[in-house]
Amino acid sequence: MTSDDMTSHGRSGPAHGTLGVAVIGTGRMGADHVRRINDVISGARVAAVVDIDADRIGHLAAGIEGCTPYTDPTAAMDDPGVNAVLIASPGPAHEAALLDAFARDLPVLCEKPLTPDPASALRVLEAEQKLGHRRVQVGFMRRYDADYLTLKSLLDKGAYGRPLMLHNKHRNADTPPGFTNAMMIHDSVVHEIDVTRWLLDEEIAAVRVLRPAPTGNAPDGLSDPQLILFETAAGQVVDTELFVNCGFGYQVSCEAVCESGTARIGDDRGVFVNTAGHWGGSITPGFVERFEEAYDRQVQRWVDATRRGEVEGPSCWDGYAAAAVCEAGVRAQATGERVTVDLIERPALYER
Ligand SMILES: NC(=O)c1ccc[n+]([C@@H]2O[C@H](COP(=O)([O-])OP(=O)(O)OC[C@H]3O[C@@H](n4cnc5c(N)ncnc54)[C@H](O)[C@@H]3O)[C@@H](O)[C@H]2O)c1
Ligand SMILES: O[C@H]1[C@H](O)[C@@H](O)[C@H](O)[C@@H](O)[C@H]1O
Repeated sequence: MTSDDMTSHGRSGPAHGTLGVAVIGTGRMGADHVRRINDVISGARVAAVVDIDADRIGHLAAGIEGCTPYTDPTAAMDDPGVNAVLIASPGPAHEAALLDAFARDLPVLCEKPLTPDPASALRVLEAEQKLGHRRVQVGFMRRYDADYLTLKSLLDKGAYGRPLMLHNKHRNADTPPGFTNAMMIHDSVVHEIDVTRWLLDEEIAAVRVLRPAPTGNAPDGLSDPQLILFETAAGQVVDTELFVNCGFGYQVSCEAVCESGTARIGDDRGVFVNTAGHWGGSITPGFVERFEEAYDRQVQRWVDATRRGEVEGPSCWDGYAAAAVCEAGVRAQATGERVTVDLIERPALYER
């Protein structure tokens, strides 16, 4: 984790007391974060749950002592028991929630994406700069996964020399209804965009997308699998096989090819077994299971940093850069061309 910033606290919320968190959006991820804050991590409690779907929050809040349900995010942020916000609503709702949190100077953990496009991400970046200090940790949870952390530390130490290439695999068993080609970039490849920038400590300068003949298991119109190629500003090349209807489970791996060695994570997790007629390990069914510990660590680190009056982890800059690469990726996907990524100059608040 890099770039820790000392910050002030907006609501007299004492940096060292228990954090009262408003969880905004209580669908798949939000409900899981509510459980996590309640049952798994320390130093925080769920003070409010917010959803435009009143049925979800009534039920959730009833099971948590001292938790108030709201359908309006700003009403929850004005609750005196709330001094931090976890945003897990859909991406298009993030900008409004972030700006409302900034208006109250509340610390935020915002699920990826920061916002769905670079223009809205820039508005968030500008608003945070006006505060004069960082307020947001973006939910790129792979940065908290034990395997990715080990790989990062090896690359930072230069254990195998300079990294030249990354080979990524990202496979989901299937896709929810309505999953589109653009979502393959915005929802799925966004994780490889973030780990590429983080592991290599370089911006992504250009994107290309190859679309092989699709699997018969993909819904009509979805080009699945796809091969996505990034070029970094330093000339490294990164490939990602994205296969979101692979049918057999959830698999994420990353191999770094360096000048004097390679390092690969993600092929095996858990116990690796040899027995009669069988060799191998198990495959997790989905991202919730594969990254469970990473989600726990991500939220615990956010709570701990916030209670210290600090902000750490992926920043609004990382969210903005990811949105810019996604935009280029969607154009590359549609045109088959090499598309360059447009980034503004990195503002001082987000200096490494
Ligand atoms: N880090 C990861 O691995 C990961 C995985 C899945 C989803 N996500 C992200 O988490 C977020 C939520 O995804 P999800 O899969 O839980 O979605 P979901 O559809 O299951 O849940 C979203 C919830 O937000 C509610 N909602 C919609 N608009 C709202 C608003 N304006 N204010 C408050 N609530 C609102 C919906 O009623 C729903 O209950 C998205 O940003 C998504 O990209 C991250
Ligand atoms: O929204 C989800 C989520 O971000 C997962 O981590 C990713 O593996 C999926 O492909 C994506 O659809």
